[in-house]
Parts: sequence; structure tokens; C-alpha cells
Amino acid sequence: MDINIGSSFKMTKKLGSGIYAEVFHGFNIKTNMEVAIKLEPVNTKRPQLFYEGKLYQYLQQEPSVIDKGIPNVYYCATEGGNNIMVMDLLGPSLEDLFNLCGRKFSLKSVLMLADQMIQRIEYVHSRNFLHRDIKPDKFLIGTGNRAHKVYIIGFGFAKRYIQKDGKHIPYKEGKDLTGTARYASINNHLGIEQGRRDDLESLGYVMMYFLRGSLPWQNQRTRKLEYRESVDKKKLSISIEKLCEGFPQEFATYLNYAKKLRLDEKPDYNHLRTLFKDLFTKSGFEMDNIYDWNLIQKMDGTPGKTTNNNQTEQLPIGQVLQKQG
Ligand SMILES: Nc1ncnc2c1ncn2[C@@H]1O[C@H](COP(=O)(O)OP(=O)(O)OP(=O)(O)O)[C@@H](O)[C@H]1O
Repeated sequence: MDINIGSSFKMTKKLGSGIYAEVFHGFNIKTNMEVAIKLEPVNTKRPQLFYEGKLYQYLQQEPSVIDKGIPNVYYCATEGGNNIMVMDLLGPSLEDLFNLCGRKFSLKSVLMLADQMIQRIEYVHSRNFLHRDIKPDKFLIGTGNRAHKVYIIGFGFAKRYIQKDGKHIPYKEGKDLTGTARYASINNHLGIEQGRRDDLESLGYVMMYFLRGSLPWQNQRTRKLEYRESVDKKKLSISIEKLCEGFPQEFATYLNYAKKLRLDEKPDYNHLRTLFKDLFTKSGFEMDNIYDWNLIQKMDGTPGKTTNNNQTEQLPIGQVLQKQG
């Protein structure tokens, strides 16, 4: 395919697509560095790519945080009927990896991910923005020697919650649901203005999705238009205790904490990370950055090689996904 983008980039093959945009693999012609290229048609109803590009750049402008877990953006322009953004190439999303692992993650993987995901959200909040679409597809792992690092992407719905005068955005009702119904906070369903608490509540649903394999309000047999309403009803009717039943108490504690926060209250992110870190230690896990997907057996039928210390060989994740097709 090899299409030129600006004077420095070439686009090669498609990597994925969302509702609003398509993402392609590419590289910098001058340096050979691999990149991801996101394309949005110029005539789309709700253009958001340049807003997203500006946010990535803004989030990178914080010298005190070195590796922020946010991709760099190198180029934004309109070419050939598309808005284009060139950014760091990342690896698969947590949703891709969840599928690869048979749609269940172990407690160890969920706890290691939780620690990173809370840090990413805390960083975005520290820069005065809410993400407002927290879901497994918005967390991607890095490539090469950053394959254990979780990056946060997809800022099309992000919103500034600390206004220019330093005040928190006011409480409001009657708003449309923003983001993805499956992981939306209950207040988002109820039409209440979102705050930091809502990103954290959504993250709680992501964790329970990983542990349980699905959420109780998923896969309901309704037409698209009725889907949101049926998720509303089901989510409201299930208690946190029921949702987290059979899993360590810490997950219910986390969700109860997020749901009790006031709209403008700053979450104690450290407290939440400590909750999960203590559970990690109590469970006897080792912080070795080995996730479930690193232990997947080779797809050609031969099991992952066993090393001297009885650990399964880690496969480069790109290779595993390619083998899966
Ligand atoms: N920097 C990147 N490197 C590698 N793959 C990426 C990158 N950015 C996005 N992708 C892939 O492309 C897919 C779509 O990207 P993204 O979520 O940004 O699109 P979107 O249209 O904004 O999504 P949505 O419709 O869910 O809001 C992602 O799920 C991911 O698999």
C-alpha cells in the first residue's frame, strides 16, 4: 500500500479501527522509526482527531513526569480528504490480549494492570482532564522493551474538569451518556456531569470484566437503540457486592470508594493502589511483569519452551497475535 503522509511518513498496513477513525502502521522515511497513523474523514459528523492530537501534546508537556504512559504525537494535518495524526506505535490493546487469553485474566495480571491503569488515570487527572471513555480498548501495551508498560490512548471524549479560574466544573443533570455504556459509571447513565470519580468507577468495571470474563449487563438481546436503557436498568439493579462476589473484597472496596466520592472530590489514588498492592503481596505474587499473555503457548501446537527455572518462555506478543491471525 505504501502511501506518503507529509514529507516524512509512509503508511503501510491497517492496524485497527474504532467508530470514528482507522489506524494504520507506518514509518518515518528519514529515521525508519515505526509509527501509528490515525485517519478520520474530514466530513465526519463529529470531528475529534485534532482535539485528541492537541490533548496528547498537552499531556506530554509535563517535564517532571518522564515516561507518562502516553504516546507522542509527531504530525497532524489534513491530506486527501482525511484528518491525519501520526503517533508512537504501540502494541495490542488489553481487549486484544484478553481475547488472546480466552477472555479471562488471572488475579495476578489484573492487579499488575490495576496499578498501572490507576497511575495513568491519576496522571491525566493531575493535568486537569477527565478521560471519560475508560475501557480495555483504550489501554495498549508498549512495543519491544516496553511490552510490560501500559499506555492510555483515545482522548476524543476527554474534558477539562478544572476550569481556567481553577474551579471544578459544576454539578449538572440531564446530560447524554458519554463514552461506552458497558463501562459507564451509574451517574453517567443517570445523566450527571462526570468527575474524577467516574473514570475510577469505569476502571472498577474493567477490572471486574477481566476477572469475571464478562459483566452481567453485557450481551443483552436488545436492538442497539434499546441497549443503553437495558444496561442502565441491569447495572442499577446489581449491588457491588453481587458484582464482585467470589473475588477478593478489595475490588468491592475499590468500587464502593469510587462511588462514594463527591463530584469535585480528589480521589486518594495512593490509597487505591496500596489496596491492590497489599492484596498482591498477601496473595504471594512476585512483581516480575509476567502477564497471562506472556505465558500463552505457541500457536503451532508446541508448548512454550520451559526454561531451567521451570518458567514458560515468554513470546514476543506481536508474534503471538500474528500467529492468531
Ligand atoms: N498508537 C497506536 N499504536 C497501535 N495501535 C493503535 C494505536 N492507536 C490506536 N490503535 C489501534 O486502533 C484501534 C482504534 O483506535 P482508537 O481507539 O484510537 O480509535 P477511535 O475511533 O477513537 O475508537 P473508539 O471508536 O473506540 O472511540 C485501537 O483499538 C487500537 O487497536
